[in-house]
Amino acid sequence: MDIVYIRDLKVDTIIGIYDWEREVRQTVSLDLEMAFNIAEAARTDNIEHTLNYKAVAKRLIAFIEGSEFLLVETMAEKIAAIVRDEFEVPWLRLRLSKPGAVRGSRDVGVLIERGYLSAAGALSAADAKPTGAG
Ligand SMILES: Nc1nc2c(c(=O)[nH]1)N=C([C@H](O)[C@@H](O)CO)CN2
Repeated sequence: MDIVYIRDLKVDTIIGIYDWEREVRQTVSLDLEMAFNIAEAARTDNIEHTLNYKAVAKRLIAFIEGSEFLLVETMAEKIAAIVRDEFEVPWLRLRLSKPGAVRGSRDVGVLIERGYLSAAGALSAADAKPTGAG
């Protein structure tokens, strides 16, 4: 399985359950690993044949800057849905962190994995979508 990744993408946003957190923008940090078969891009040396990490980052920055979630859980699920649906990523792992949110810790947050992989690695997004129960 190949991975295209973005590490420590910092974005300022409104997030949190406390009154003060509804008024002050805080920084969240994303570590994102996206399954994607890089063979064709490596063969052709063509950006059109790969998952453009800059395009993903720009989309997520715009989304997060405009959001006002209470929980990191909600933000993480929305980010995962954007990446899977808009960029045809069949599987991803996302760590969403709030640096400094809890005194004594470096950061807190959630780590989620979403999507499906075949035994051979990354499927196409169309192949990866389940069609029914089971
Ligand atoms: N599991 C979670 N726990 C907490 C969250 C959260 O989003 N998910 N949020 C907070 C507060 O907003 C906190 O980040 C402020 O320090 C507390 N626990």
